[in-house]
Amino acid sequence: MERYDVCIIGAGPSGYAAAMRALDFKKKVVMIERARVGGAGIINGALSSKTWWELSRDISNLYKHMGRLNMPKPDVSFMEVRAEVEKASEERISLLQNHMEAMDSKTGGQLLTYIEGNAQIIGPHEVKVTTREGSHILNTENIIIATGSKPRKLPHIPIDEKVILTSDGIDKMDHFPASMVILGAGVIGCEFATIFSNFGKTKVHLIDKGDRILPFEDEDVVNVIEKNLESKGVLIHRNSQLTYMKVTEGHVEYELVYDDGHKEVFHVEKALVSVGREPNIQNLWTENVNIEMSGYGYIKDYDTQTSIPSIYAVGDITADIALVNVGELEGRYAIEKMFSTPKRKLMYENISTIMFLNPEVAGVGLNETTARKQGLCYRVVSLDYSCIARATAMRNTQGFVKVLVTDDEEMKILGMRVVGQHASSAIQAVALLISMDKGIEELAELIHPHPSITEGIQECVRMLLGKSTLKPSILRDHMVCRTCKEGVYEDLVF
Ligand SMILES: Cc1cc2nc3c(=O)[nH]c(=O)nc-3n(C[C@H](O)[C@H](O)[C@H](O)COP(=O)(O)OP(=O)(O)OC[C@H]3O[C@@H](n4cnc5c(N)ncnc54)[C@H](O)[C@@H]3O)c2cc1C
Ligand SMILES: NC(=O)c1ccc[n+]([C@@H]2O[C@H](COP(=O)([O-])OP(=O)(O)OC[C@H]3O[C@@H](n4cnc5c(N)ncnc54)[C@H](O)[C@@H]3O)[C@@H](O)[C@H]2O)c1
Repeated sequence: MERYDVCIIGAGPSGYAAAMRALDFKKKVVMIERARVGGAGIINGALSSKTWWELSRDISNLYKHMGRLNMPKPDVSFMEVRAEVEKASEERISLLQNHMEAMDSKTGGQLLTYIEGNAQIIGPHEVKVTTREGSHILNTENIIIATGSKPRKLPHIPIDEKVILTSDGIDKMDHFPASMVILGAGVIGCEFATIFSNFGKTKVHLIDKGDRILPFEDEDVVNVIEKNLESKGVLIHRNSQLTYMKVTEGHVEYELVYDDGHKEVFHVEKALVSVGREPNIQNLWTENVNIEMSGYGYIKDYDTQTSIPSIYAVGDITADIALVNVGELEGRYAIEKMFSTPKRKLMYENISTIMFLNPEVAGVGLNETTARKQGLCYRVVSLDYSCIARATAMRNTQGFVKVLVTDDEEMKILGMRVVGQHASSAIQAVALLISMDKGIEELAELIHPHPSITEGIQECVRMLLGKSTLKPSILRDHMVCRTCKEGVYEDLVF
């Protein structure tokens, strides 16, 4: 029987990154995937939803310009947009597949085996693979579980992926619904609320069990996003709880009970349930394999290793951050741990994220909500986009840059949020400083291109050092520089 150095289960971003890193070590790799290469990194996930977002933003901007010119708005067909989304996904899948095949031939057909099939771990070094042709057992030194996650369902909501959908059902729709309720106003819920409201054909309702949308984000961030969603006609249900949601005569009926006790019934064409994700672990291993689980049903990971030393777990399947970049980082790290010694331990403090909303929200490290929850004292500076030349040039000054640092002489960066157009372009310099455990001096002295949004970050850190060009004591409505101790703010004015 052929023996592999590593068997990777799942070819999403985490599994794929792990496989390619293993080839760097000239190891014999088998990767098993039951659906398509790329996983939720492409289909029903990151790439497809970002393509929807980009296209919806183009259309929204086009409508805005046509409106300004008093010209009629062109009609947009759902099926045309969907075809473009599918094209984007297929392009990415082809790239990964062709790359994989080329790597296979480059390594003499000896190192990389890709199998389309379902995998089940039957022992610390054995995996059963079931393909269309039947089942066989693989022998392997190590195993990496990279099987990802799927939408979480709620027991009392009858999801049929036709009328009541999860994010897996969006790409199967065939028209823009006239109305849609989104249950769960987290990242996925708010991204789709943005997408559908951008196209302007769907009346969107948004509900969360928390008392606002994006309950994990700072209030100033949420205020901008809520304002823009509402300006596009989104109905945000506040101070209410969902009592039921059901399908009646092909449409969705749901009831809310408000804090003051009164109830209201709503009727919409479709519903999207986006209340988090859960791990793909069903039948993934047999009873004799005792992999430890965390309280939430995710695999408990010990620095990417499970409780069984030859079995590793990476990506969405573990109980940390569910992002493409994190999955890739963990996949690569697990391989380095297997076949060498990683240069340094995994760190999550400098993970950058973008939420694709209106406008985009880029983040790295802590926000104020988390810093306060952790009982930290910090300094916080923020600068309105109206003070950044690039934003003025873009003719869109909605947004701000906000930087959090430790409340001491060193002022190490704890985190940052940028809300506004091109927000994502500003995040990397700060992510690097966090990972290098550096203070803000370096950022204050770097020469940034002009005009750029990054200059806003520079002005923020200069504000902390008391040497900004624009002074917060003058531009009080546009600049904030203060400390937060036990939830109490105090202005640092100069
Ligand atoms: C709507 C949506 C939008 C998102 N947007 C972003 C974004 O903008 N940015 C971002 O960073 N992240 C985003 N994410 C999250 C991102 O998609 C995931 O974090 C990422 O795909 C996780 O990668 P993974 O490899 O761990 O798992 P997955 O991508 O889920 O891949 C796992 C693979 O394993 C396969 N598999 C499962 N079980 C078996 C088995 N028994 N045998 C064989 N194969 C198996 C599956 O078929 C799948 O292909 C989004 C997610 C969703 C749902
Ligand atoms: N741009 C990005 O990077 C991006 C985009 C999409 C998804 N993702 C990843 O996918 C993950 C999953 O996204 P998600 O939006 O499903 O999860 P989420 O955790 O972001 O949001 C889930 C929301 O549902 C709410 N909720 C939970 N139970 C509820 C209930 N019973 N009734 C009403 N509301 C309820 C929660 O309060 C929360 O706001 C994210 O955490 C993120 O890691 C990332």
